[in-house]
Amino acid sequence: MHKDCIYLDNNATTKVDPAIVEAMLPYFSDYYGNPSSMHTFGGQVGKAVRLAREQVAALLGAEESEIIFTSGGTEGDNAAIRAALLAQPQKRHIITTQVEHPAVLNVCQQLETQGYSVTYLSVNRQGQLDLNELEASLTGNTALVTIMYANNETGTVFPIEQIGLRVKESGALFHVDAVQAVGKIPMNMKTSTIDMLTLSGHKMHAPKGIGALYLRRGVRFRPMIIGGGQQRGRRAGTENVPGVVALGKAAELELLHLEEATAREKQLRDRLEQTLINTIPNCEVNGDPANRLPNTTNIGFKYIEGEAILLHLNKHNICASSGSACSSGSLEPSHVLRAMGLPYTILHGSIRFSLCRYTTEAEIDAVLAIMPDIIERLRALSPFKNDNVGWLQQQEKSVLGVGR
Ligand SMILES: Cc1ncc(COP(=O)(O)O)c(C=O)c1O
Ligand code: FES
Repeated sequence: MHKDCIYLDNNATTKVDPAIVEAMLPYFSDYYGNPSSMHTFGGQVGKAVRLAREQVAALLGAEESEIIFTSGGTEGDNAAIRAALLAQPQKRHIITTQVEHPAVLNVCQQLETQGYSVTYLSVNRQGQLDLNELEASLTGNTALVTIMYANNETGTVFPIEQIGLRVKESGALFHVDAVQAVGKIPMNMKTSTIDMLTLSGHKMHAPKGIGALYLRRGVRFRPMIIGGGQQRGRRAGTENVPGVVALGKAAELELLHLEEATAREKQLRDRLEQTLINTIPNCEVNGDPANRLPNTTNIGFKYIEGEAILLHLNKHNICASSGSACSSGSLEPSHVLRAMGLPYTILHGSIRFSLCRYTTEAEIDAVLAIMPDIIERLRALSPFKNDNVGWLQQQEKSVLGVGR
């Protein structure tokens, strides 16, 4: 175990900010009361929960009453989708995209076995949606449109408000998985078309296992977790108070740092990306260059395996990833890159670097110093280098048409 690595895997999870650790610690030891208790001892804990709710609401430009604390992004996505369907039992159609996180995709796939029909919108080579396809898919039977704000693998940002306008015209509910976008893109629910929005603490320097669901006032909601009357009956269970306090503090810090941190991350990310592209032949950036998270770069290095690059980086104490954390190790090419219709060698040779406000110039320099050599060495061993039998061409052909 080494803790002093160059950590460029912030879309998988982030380091908990020391100020956040400090804010949450007293709620393990001194202030352990139940926030719902009548007595003053519990009451002061209830106050801390209310403050956190205000802090999260402020980050989203929402009302305090519109925030529900959850156990994280996965619960938020599940709860939003189930609630939207339960609230409109007569509607049986859902629209999502082919590039969602499994917390949305796998729920939709299960719903298909329960009699719902699901449209999985395609993306183009840049990972962008076709709004005409969305419009053509919306019907009076559409209960819910659930689309991510920003993609965790490529950083591609979808035109959420343009999508939302079309969704609103159709009368469907609009849920947005904004787990990767909150804290990186300014949010204002007051002027937004979003009905429900998921965020997760551990992508914004709070601990794992805490998150929030924004629920627009007036939107009908049926809770997924039922029990005591906590959180106005919308999410039962005694709140994870230290986590809630941490999420509140994280929201405060994200709001405070958003502008300056994202500008800095973007500048570092661009330097990393541009230098790699300029010094290493046969590589390209995956995703929409014009609409992308400021901290993410996903680069395909042709003719080698992404996992091999990651192993070499790992030897140098550099953390990056290929695709998403939950499916890494499977060696299956990413469903996101496949949906983009990328050629075989890009599918297999892509890795993601994701930065955060702690990333330094020196860390980027260290990656830049090591990468050309890693790629050159792996390519020298690559069976694709002398591809006399045309095997690669065959693969390229077979992959075309699998994803769009
Ligand atoms: C886009 C997206 N949605 C949902 C999740 C799930 O969040 P959590 O890990 O908090 O359950 C993640 C995190 O991997 C994500 O990147
Ligand atoms: S759960 Fe987040 S990457 Fe899979």
